[in-house]
Parts: sequence; C-alpha cells; structure tokens
Amino acid sequence: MSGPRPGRTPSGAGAGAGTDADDRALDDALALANEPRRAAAGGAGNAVRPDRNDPLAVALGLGREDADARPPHTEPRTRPQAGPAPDADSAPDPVPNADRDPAAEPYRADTTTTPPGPSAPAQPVRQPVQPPLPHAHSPVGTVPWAEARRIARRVGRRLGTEVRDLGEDALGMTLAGPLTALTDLPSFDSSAMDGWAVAGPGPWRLRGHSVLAGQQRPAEPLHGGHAIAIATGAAVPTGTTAVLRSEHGWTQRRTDGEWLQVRSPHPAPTPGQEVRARGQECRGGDELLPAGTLVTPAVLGLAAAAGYDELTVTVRPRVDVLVLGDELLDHGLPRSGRVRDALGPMLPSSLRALGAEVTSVRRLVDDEEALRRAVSDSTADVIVTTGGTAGGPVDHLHPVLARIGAKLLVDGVAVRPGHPMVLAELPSGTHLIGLPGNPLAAVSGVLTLAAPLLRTLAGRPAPAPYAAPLTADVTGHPVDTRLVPVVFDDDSAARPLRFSGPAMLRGLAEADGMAVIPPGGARAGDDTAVLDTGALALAWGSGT
Ligand SMILES: Nc1nc2c(c(=O)[nH]1)N[C@H]1C(S)=C(S)[C@@H](COP(=O)(O)OP(=O)(O)OC[C@H]3O[C@@H](n4cnc5c(N)ncnc54)[C@H](O)[C@@H]3O)O[C@H]1N2
Ligand code: MOO
Repeated sequence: MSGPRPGRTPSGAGAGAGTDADDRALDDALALANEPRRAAAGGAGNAVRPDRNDPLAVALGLGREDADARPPHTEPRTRPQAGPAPDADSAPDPVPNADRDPAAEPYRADTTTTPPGPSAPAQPVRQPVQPPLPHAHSPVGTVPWAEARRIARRVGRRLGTEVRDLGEDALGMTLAGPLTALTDLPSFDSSAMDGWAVAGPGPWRLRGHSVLAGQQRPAEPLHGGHAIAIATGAAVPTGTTAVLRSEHGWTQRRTDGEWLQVRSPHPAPTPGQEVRARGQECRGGDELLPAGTLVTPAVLGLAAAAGYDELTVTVRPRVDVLVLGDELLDHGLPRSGRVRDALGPMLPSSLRALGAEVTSVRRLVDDEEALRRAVSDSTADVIVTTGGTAGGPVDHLHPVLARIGAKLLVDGVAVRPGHPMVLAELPSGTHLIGLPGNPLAAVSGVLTLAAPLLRTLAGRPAPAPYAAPLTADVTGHPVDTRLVPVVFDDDSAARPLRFSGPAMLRGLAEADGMAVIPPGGARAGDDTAVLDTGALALAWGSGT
C-alpha cells in the first residue's frame, strides 16, 4: 500500500513539470526520420540530437517549439509515399480485414472538417464512409499526433509532495527535490582490500590483532615501518600510507616478532593504494541527483548509502480506470460474439509504470447513465476510459462528456491506430483520457495522451529518445502518423512486426517499442523515432 497521503495541492515550482524536454527529446528523435546521414548508428539508448532547423522536422511540425502555436491541419498534410514495397503487416496474416493495415483502409470521415471540394485538389480527399456522427461536431478537431502529445503534457500540473520511507514504497516515484549528500562518502578512510594497512616503505613489523569492518578506527596511530592486518571496509589507522592486499604480501615470524614483506614480483604499494579516501565519492552537501529523478532500485541504494531514511517525492497521480463494453468477458474463451477484455489486465500495470497509482479498475456495461455516474463520482486525478469513443449506438463517452460540461482538449488525433482518442477536462479539474476500444489503439492512446499527462503530474522526466534504422519499408498513412510495433534486432535495427492491426496485440507483445512512422511512410534504413514500450512493463512499486 501507499505511504502517507498529504494534501494534493499542485506544486507551484513544478507546474507544467517536464518543461519542454519531453517533446523536445521526442522531436529530436523524430527529426531524424529519413535523415540517415546525420543519425547515430545505434538503436535503443542512443539519443540522437539533430539540427533543430532540420527542414524535415519543420515540415513535420516537430523541430521547433513554435510548432505548438500552429493550428491543426495547417502543416503539410502529405509527402510522397515510401514506394511500393509492402508493409511488414501485409505479409500473410490470419485476419483478413482492414485491421491488418490501417493505411490500407479508405479514409474515414474526419467529421470535424469539410471534405475538400474540387477547389482544393492538393488536399487528400477524405471520403466519408459513414454519415457524420452526432457527437462528432467537436470544436476541437483532429490534431496532429505530436501536437496531441504536447497538449497532454501541458494541461496538467505537477502534484504535491509526500515523504515516503526509503524502501519499495518509494520505487517508481520521482524525487521532489535534489538528493543532497548528508555526509562525505565514504565517510571515513577505509581499506578497499583484505590485507594489511602499512605505514611507509617495507618490510613492516606487524602489530597484533586485526581491524575489522564496523570497528572504530584503532586509537593508536600506525608508525612508519609498521603494519596491521585489516579487512575490506575497515577504517584505516591514522598514519596508514597504503594497504597491501593479502595476496601481494607474506609474513614471517622471527625472534624479533612477525614481519610483513611484499611478495615478489609485486611492486611495493604506492601511497594511497587500496585506500578508499573519505569524500572520494562525494562531500556532504554535494548534489547527487537532481529533482525529478525516477526512484529506481539504484537510487534507493544511493540514498541509503548517503544517509537517508526517507525520501520526499512527488505524489503519484491517482487514476481510475473504466473499461466499457457489454461484449467483454473476463474469463474463458471468447464466445457468442463476445471477446475477452484485453485492456483490464493490461492497462493498470502500464499506467503504474508511467507513475500512476491505479485507484480502481471497473468494468462498466454500455449504459450512458452508468458511465455518467462513474465519471462524476470519481475523485481521481485522472480517469481513463476504454471503448465508446467512436459514434456507434452504444458509444456513450461523448454524450456523457457533453452532459457533464466537460471541455474537450483533444478529440481525435491524426494517428493510426487510435485516432478516436479523447482528452477532456471535467468541471472538477479532473482529466479524462478516452482510449479507443481496439486494444492496440488503446496502447496508442496511452503513449500519446496518458504518458505525457502522467509524466507531468508525477514530475517525471521524459525518457531519452532514440531513433533506429528500420529493417524494412513501412507503408505510411497518407495523412496520419502511424505507430508500428518493432523489435530490435541484434544490430539495434528496428524490425517492424506483423500483426499490428488496431485490434491485435500479437505484434505489441513481441515488441520493444513502437516506431513513429511519418505520413507517407518510411523506407528500410531510415532512422525512425521509437517509443519504448518496455517502459510500460516496468511497474515499479506497488502503485495501489
Ligand atoms: N463509423 C466509424 N466507426 C468507427 C470509427 C470511425 O472513425 N467511424 N473508428 C474506428 C476505430 S479506428 C476505432 S479504434 C474504434 C474505436 O471505437 P470505440 O472506442 O468506440 O470502442 P468500441 O466500439 O467500444 O470497441 C471497438 C472494438 O474494440 C473492442 N474492445 C473494446 N474494449 C475492449 C477491451 N477491453 N478488450 C478487448 N477488446 C475491446 C470491441 O469489442 C470492438 O471490437 O471505432 C471504430 N469505428
Ligand atoms: O483503428 Mo482505430 O485506428 O483507432 O484502432
């Protein structure tokens, strides 16, 4: 269980936490798309920092911050298709429908824009396949993918702070302030090896007893020409000039006592050898880690070594998850037109890994009033719903948001899969993320909206971006960004995976990340930004 929960006031200092680093980092990686000449060769972990005036980045609306000011649909909507080579998805696939490749689907009506007439031949024609849906007259309109991420990052404010015991309860949280050393590290001069503390050049006359780790430093100083047996980690006596490790010396009992000599062919120890000097790692007051650092097991260890018993961290955003759909089963085989709920088992740990405390996971039937009540009753910082974002007969999300007076911040994103995703602010100030019901589309919504929002609320830094060359051409959507599951081959190249249709998780389950395929597609060898999906699997701490 979580630790103490103090007031959850937004922290002024961290308001809008994450600054612009999140988008900048990703933008940098995105700007490398199709720019192999300037790309770092590596894959995951090799952050690549392109010229921010890169024309491609600017064309994508990604390479400069003033892209934020650009209204939706004003950036170039098309670029040449990446050639006829088949998408990895189009390899034989057991599901013979449009799920196989969203780019192959006819454009669905973007009901927020008027289909262009003959006077606008340069624009791609979006042919409605359905009449416009009643909810869809949103004042927001479909936004480009990078813009949706920026909006999600900026709408929140970092939550308040709390103090947690130094232990697993603090894992996965972020430091609310810098971690400052409370003492010198090491805090005393100690031996790095089992052997002998020696003073001056040998041979040395051995003093009785040994000094062990955890014992006080011997009161009597070591005089020149003397040595004393010492264990790794023990405080060296005053006067010690070096430590001779046990395998480098030998002792001999003579009538005048016991003597220590260097074992040939080893050289005599140099001054300071094998002594861990006080303050070698840090001095008291040094900043060990900056505010915003994710508390990993290593951070817990460092904080303990530096003298901490507790850590001041940013409160985890509390998230209620509502899984919508009459057709969902929670056990057994899919049957009678019904399917297993794939999101209930998947989302909570993904959200926890992004810094959330998942306060509840509920399945709801497709009933408008039930949804309204669940949304209105929630006291969480964020509500995540799944399903019901589109305009089908039982898709109640938009009507409920309208009924309760929510403000739509994002209503449709130019990304495949996942384009019907929604971000809204309720009158209470709570944010609601509406993930599409198709499972991979929901993951796209997690990466696009939930990750940036939760990072801001939790005061978490953006992960280092990376780009990797693709091993195969990937067909693009003509207008929208595509997120395609990829796995890193041995040489760090990103191999697009099959079974990446919106309703499929088979590709994702094998994936290391989701490649960000720009409109028009990408070719084999193109350096392509990759969002880490492994991060969704690392559920630090208990979270709930
Ligand atoms: N006329 C249109 N229809 C649809 C559009 C569109 O633009 N116009 N968009 C399609 C796209 S793209 C998506 S994605 C879905 C989004 O639909 P909803 O968010 O309303 O989701 P549902 O209709 O409830 O479900 C869609 C699909 O996913 C299955 N599902 C739902 N929840 C789960 C779950 N927890 N685990 C597994 N599978 C789930 C559900 O059974 C449906 O098959 O709308 C398209 N339609
Ligand atoms: O097909 Mo929908 O693109 O959002 O999954």
